[in-house]
Amino acid sequence: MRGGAEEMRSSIMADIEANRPPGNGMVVGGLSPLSETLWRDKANAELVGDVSARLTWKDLTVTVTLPKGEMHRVLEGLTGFAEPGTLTALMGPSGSGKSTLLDALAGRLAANAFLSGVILLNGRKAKLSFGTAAYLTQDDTLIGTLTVRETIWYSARLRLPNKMPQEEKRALVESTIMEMGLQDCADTVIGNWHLRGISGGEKRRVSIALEILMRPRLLFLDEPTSGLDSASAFFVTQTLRGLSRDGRTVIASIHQPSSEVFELFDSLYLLSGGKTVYFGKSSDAHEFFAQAGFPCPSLRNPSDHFLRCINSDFDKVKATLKGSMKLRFERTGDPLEKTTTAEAMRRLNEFYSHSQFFYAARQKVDEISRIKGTILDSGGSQATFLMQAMILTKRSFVNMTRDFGYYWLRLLIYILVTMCIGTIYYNVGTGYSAILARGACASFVFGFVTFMSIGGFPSFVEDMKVFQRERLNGHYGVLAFVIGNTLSATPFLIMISVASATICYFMVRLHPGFMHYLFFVLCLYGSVAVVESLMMAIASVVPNFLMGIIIGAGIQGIFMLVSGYFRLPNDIPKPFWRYPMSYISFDFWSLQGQYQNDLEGLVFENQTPDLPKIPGEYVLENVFQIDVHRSKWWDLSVIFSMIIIYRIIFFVMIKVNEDVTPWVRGFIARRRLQQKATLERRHSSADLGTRTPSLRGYVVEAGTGSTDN
Ligand SMILES: Nc1ncnc2c1ncn2[C@@H]1O[C@H](COP(=O)(O)OP(=O)(O)OP(=O)(O)O)[C@@H](O)[C@H]1O
Repeated sequence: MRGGAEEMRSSIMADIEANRPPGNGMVVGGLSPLSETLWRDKANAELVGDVSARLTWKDLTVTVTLPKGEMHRVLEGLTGFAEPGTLTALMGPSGSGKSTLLDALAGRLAANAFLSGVILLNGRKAKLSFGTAAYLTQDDTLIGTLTVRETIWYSARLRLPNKMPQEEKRALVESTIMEMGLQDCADTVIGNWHLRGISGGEKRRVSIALEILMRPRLLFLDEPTSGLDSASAFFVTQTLRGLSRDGRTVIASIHQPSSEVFELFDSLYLLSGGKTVYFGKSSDAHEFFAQAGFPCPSLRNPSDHFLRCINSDFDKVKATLKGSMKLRFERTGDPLEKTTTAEAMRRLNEFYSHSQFFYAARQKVDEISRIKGTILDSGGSQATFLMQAMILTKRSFVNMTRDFGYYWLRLLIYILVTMCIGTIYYNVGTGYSAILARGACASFVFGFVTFMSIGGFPSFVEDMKVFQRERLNGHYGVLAFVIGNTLSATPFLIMISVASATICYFMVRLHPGFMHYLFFVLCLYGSVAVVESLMMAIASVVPNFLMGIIIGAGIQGIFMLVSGYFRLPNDIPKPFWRYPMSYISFDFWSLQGQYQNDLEGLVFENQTPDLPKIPGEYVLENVFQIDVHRSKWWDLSVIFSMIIIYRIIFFVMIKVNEDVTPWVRGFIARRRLQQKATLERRHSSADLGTRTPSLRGYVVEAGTGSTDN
């Protein structure tokens, strides 16, 4: 084993010695002695058998499909690597592709994005989402009602092994709080729309704390310092550098770092318009720009200068200011005065692609890629499934208790509305007119009152955002989340249903008897829980709260229409509206059950003595067209099974998104590229009478899906 490693190392060294820049050998820009040993100083590191993460990407291209079907190339032929013990900074103007590069490396590209090229972790293709790598996104999706300490504590319990003593877990949480400088706000709530909480910068630090808690081997951070003041940004970057010095691989995209922050980076990946402008040691960037003809003027922050050179928006700004005469040009000796940024970018791109930096990076990528290191296990949760489900239930329950908008506001509105129902249908009685009044009352309760459950959707969408972040980072599984959400919501749904049903039942004086009351409560609970589950299923497909509410309202409107009140069951047009629509409408089952529950056994009579008494069974069969041979408990069991079905749909939809969608994307990407290649071949044969193998050898992947052992 050891001999193999030695052999491999000597072969790598030999390769490095033998390798000369490919192509015509033209290399622009002589490098300093320091740069000549560029990257090579790490070639002696022992690469086999350890658990560190060596990430390489070669000829990485990301193409997205736009709404009208056109393809847009977001990243073009990027090559680079990140090694353990280093902090790599991705820099570039807004829209240059930093987040896309991080997403591509972490296997999290959007559904409309296609990736080509090769990404290897320890020399293998590896699935990096779901915990193998930690990823800090640009948004801080946190639970607003928890304090900073609670947030980190729940996260620790969700992920640390059950066996680990509580004191050790506590110590880890406290040390992470200290590490991120959060001790002063540790007991302050994060904050949401109705709770003033910690500042934006502190939220950012909490998000970072959650990702570094488990000390991941590979850490991606999308703008960890955005929104922080210069001292906090320095503090955070220093912490990230500290983490990298423990043998971790840290890659972070950074906007406009101060000079102190810039000095903390080991490597710099400068992007502009999706292309590499520079990749090398951050300390060599200064020299690279000078050699390329864009030396950094004295007294200017180097990172500001680099970004100034590659931000084409400056051309537009200059043109606008010139037009409005707000800009007076004074000669300062800045090379950018003599040229446009677009031209500077073109020259820098050109210079880089022939520079020693470019060849050194490719050489190093080849070198690292050849070494098959350890397959990193999915570094997600080490807690058992039961522990995850329990902690999620607890955390979600605490959140629901503290978030006024989740259930308390709904409870108030439910009480208010059912009191209105109670007053309007007060002591409805058994006169002839009560027949339709009872029907209308039931229809309103099971139609509109259950519909109001849609109001919890925004809070649920917030939960979903937290779930998505934690899920992608491997904190827990989908099933644990579904169980946690279902169990924590149950007491609140019971409370809402019991309160509303009791007010309504006793004020309206529905069919007397405990079992009738119980059925009414259960039926209302079942219906409200179905709406919740339906909204959960919708959220798994449409995570935007406005669109989700509109879709949820539309579906429920259709369900109400075919419930058998607005059109009697036998009159509902066949086949579509009657079968299947009325059967999949939970309103249909709840209304049928409640009609039976309320009317069966009652006798309706009018004040005028010569008018006949009408039995409830007659009304059920002939007025409301209810099948009286079917038990009302059967209707109730259909409603309860719908709760389970919708939760299963939610589970399946998330699994489909995770497992099937990447496969479909890969398939579509291959098809599109094949079509493109065929077209290109046709064009070139038409133009030149020859064949162009331009897309041959393209490796197409959707994300970094497969694992190659
Ligand atoms: N899935 C996508 N669909 C369409 N366009 C996309 C997609 N992903 C990225 N883009 C486009 O690619 C470009 C690069 O986006 P990206 O978010 O990677 O830039 P960035 O450098 O991270 O920007 P910022 O610093 O502002 O976050 C943008 O123009 C963006 O609109």
